[in-house]
Amino acid sequence: MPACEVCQQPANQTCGGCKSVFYCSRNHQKTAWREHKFQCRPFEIQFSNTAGRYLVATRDIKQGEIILREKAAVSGPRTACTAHCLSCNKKLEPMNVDETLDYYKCSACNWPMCGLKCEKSSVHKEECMLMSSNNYKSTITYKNPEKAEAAYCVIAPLRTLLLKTSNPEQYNSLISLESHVEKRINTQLYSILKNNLVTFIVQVLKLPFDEDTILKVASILDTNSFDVRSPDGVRRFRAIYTTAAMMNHNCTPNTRHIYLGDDYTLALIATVPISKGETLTATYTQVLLSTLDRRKHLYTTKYFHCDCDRCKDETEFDTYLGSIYCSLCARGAGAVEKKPMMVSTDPLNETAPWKCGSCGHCVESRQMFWGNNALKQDLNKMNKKRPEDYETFIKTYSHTLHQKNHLVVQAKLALMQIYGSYEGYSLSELSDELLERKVEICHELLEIADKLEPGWSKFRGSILLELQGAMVMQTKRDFEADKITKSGAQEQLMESMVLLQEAVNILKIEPHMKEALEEKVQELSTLMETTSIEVS
Ligand SMILES: C[S@@+](CC[C@H](N)C(=O)[O-])C[C@H]1O[C@@H](n2cnc3c(N)ncnc32)[C@H](O)[C@@H]1O
Repeated sequence: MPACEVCQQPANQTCGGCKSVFYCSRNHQKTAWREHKFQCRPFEIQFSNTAGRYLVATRDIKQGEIILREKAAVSGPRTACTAHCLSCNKKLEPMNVDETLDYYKCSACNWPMCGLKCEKSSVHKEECMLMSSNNYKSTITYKNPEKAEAAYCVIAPLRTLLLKTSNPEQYNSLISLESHVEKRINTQLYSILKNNLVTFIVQVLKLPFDEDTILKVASILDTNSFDVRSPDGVRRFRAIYTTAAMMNHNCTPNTRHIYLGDDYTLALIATVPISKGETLTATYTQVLLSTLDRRKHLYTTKYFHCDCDRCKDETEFDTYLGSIYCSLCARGAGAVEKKPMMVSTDPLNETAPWKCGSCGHCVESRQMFWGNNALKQDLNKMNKKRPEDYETFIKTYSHTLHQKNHLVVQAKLALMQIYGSYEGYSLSELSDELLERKVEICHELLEIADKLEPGWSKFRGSILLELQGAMVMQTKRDFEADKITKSGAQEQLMESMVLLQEAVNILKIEPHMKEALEEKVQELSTLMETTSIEVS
């Protein structure tokens, strides 16, 4: 029998929060809670030789449950970002200074900032004093709003190094994180960092750190930082959350995270029910990339070869996201959806040839890379406000790219966002055909989300929201045109309500979404009650 945490006597009660500690009585559980509440989490850290430390559930975790809330241990601007405030992380706008456009600058160290309040903030105080006492002044000036400034790469490492004195415990937990410095050191970026970051810390600021430690800290930031953004996209920075950073990657993750409050506390949410003993996973890359692209991205940024179930499956869970039609079989007649696909002969080997499942025709993997890259460039160049360009892309390549190919999915994602939201394409302005197209696209994307980001992922929640909005508009039009009866309309609205309720469950925790979602539910409930079918 396990021992009680308090008195070491035999214990038969467990803590319900983590299921990891035991007590002999309710009284002893209460006594221990004052301390235990800081460690009570439904997971523990385990270790494997191949993947390092990772988080494992110590009890069953419910879908939607918040698994962890954590404040950032360190934060700072992203390497080579556009001008952002060093205090509140806001993207900066220039102002008129002596008849030229420039940013507001900190009066002591000359870094671009929002204004006096940010200049005097505690997060900037120590670095500012250090720079100004060493006569260092930032030389960043406004050139154009999208100019990336390499100088920003020094701030987050500097803040991490300063923790060694101001918060040794925090510094120690940061410095023990995975870095992959031995691999990063030979890259072009790190040869630049060797020159400017190390020179800045050692020679300019005269801090007592050696080159190895400085580059290790930079590597730790590159391996473990979260890309934090405010919901409106105006604030963006990187931050390390030391516990969340222990989460390993999976291309079909079972968690998602959001940032809460002014201090961007990270909240980790279970997107699917997670059983005791299962690994908690996040995605370090984009779920809608194909296996070739995801694995390449993961290796070049995080230095590991992903071998998750999705990566191992040449069909990517039957989505065939990375596949194309076989060019030989495509020549024959037949329904487009039935055409044979090319799949990788060994998905965990990026150089393995791709083969047609029907005729055995093979192509080199580098041809797949080239083809993908050329079409990706086409997609990236497209005007986000011109849906017809995306429709043309889908049609032009419909003999090569099937309906769920990742490039087609990217185009459809753009279309889902344009139809119903963009100027000239609001739901009420859409023609019946475009409204139908939006519903069709939402259904197709939902099918992919169900397989690749199932459960309460933000992706699924957003599609459900878009879909129900379009369906309500369709019902309204059909009813007004006498195409459906009142009870038919009510039935359809009920269907929309089910979708909306699920979207609400998934998205209500997202900052700034709760009220808008409640309004939508209220609107639809009223509509169902009256069935006068009036939608704004
Ligand atoms: C943010 S850290 C995660 C915690 C890390 N395992 C540790 O021990 O500190 C990212 C690193 O973990 C490892 N890692 C994460 N997911 C992995 C996976 N699915 N397979 C192998 N290694 C993985 C890689 O070394 C990666 O660079």
